[in-house]
Amino acid sequence: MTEPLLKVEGLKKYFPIKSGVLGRVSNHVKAVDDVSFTVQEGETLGIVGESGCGKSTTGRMLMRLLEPTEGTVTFDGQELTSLSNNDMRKARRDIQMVFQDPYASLNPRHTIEKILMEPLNVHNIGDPKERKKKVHEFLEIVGLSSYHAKRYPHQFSGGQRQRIGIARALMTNPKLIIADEPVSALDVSIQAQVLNLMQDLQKELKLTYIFIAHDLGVVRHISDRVGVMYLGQMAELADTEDLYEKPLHPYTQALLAAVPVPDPEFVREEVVISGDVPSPANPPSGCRFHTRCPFKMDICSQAVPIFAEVEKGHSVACHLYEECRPQ
Ligand SMILES: Nc1ncnc2c1ncn2[C@@H]1O[C@H](COP(=O)(O)OP(=O)(O)OP(=O)(O)O)[C@@H](O)[C@H]1O
Repeated sequence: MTEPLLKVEGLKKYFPIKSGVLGRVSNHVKAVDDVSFTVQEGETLGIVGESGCGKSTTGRMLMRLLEPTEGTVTFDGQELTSLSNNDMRKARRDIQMVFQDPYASLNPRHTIEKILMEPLNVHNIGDPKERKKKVHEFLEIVGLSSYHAKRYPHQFSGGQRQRIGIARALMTNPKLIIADEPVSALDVSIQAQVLNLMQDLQKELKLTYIFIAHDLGVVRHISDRVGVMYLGQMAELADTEDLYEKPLHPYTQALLAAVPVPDPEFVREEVVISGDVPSPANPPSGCRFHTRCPFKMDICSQAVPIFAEVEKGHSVACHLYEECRPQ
């Protein structure tokens, strides 16, 4: 296998919790706690999990919009986590983000032309004439028109605004796009259009995607592989087909119970989980999922399961599969 475009090793983000009049650090929110994965060039990795499991924090750390507490991120052979701020700014030309709420991330006082030109100005790409030409070209690429350039964000629908968000991410010709819930705020009918656009762009522009979502239904068609996060950790990661047809982790099985099955012949054993997600400030001992797991064994509250490959390309952190692991 070729070297991955992105390699994430032991990534952690602990947010301090301050208390008392002196604001002493009394504890930490372990938002991301030892996450590792790779992404091959041209593929889409979906990252899924309930609200608060650390998906966005992971996405932001990849391009150091948030500084990791620990761990390394290597992109295109360069370790981003050891770059100076100046070199990191340059590296961001190749990694861009698309956000959930394009309205919040588009300056309401700027025209679309100005918004789309900004990344070109920041990275000093082209002269003013070339920049303008590129803005018009990318408006067309995302299914809008040149005449939209002089309009303001409020003059567009949600779906159009997300097209603008996507165009802005593409302006610097990045290699990797981190899309954080890019269709969650859109109507279902519009979601499919934006997902199709992203897939077409991926083929045409040879993009690599990390696609973050809270719902396994959304990422299925766009992802080559999917990682499921729970309370700051990766519970399972596999090729999309394997994950949906043969989920191993009880948490993935429970998430899938909520996803409609396209094949009526396919019967999925229903796994129901109870209770709420515990706080990431005080995660449960042993396996973090044991407090909600219907298959809990004694060992689950005592020992942390290793996130290990139990079948080719299929990794899981669960004591149920201890004997499947290579010794
Ligand atoms: N700046 C911060 N300070 C303290 N805690 C934070 C901060 N940012 C995030 N958290 C906490 O870290 C945990 C992970 O948050 P994160 O936003 O990464 O989760 P998520 O899976 O993306 O959820 P959502 O889908 O709701 O955005 C949550 O418990 C959140 O409250």
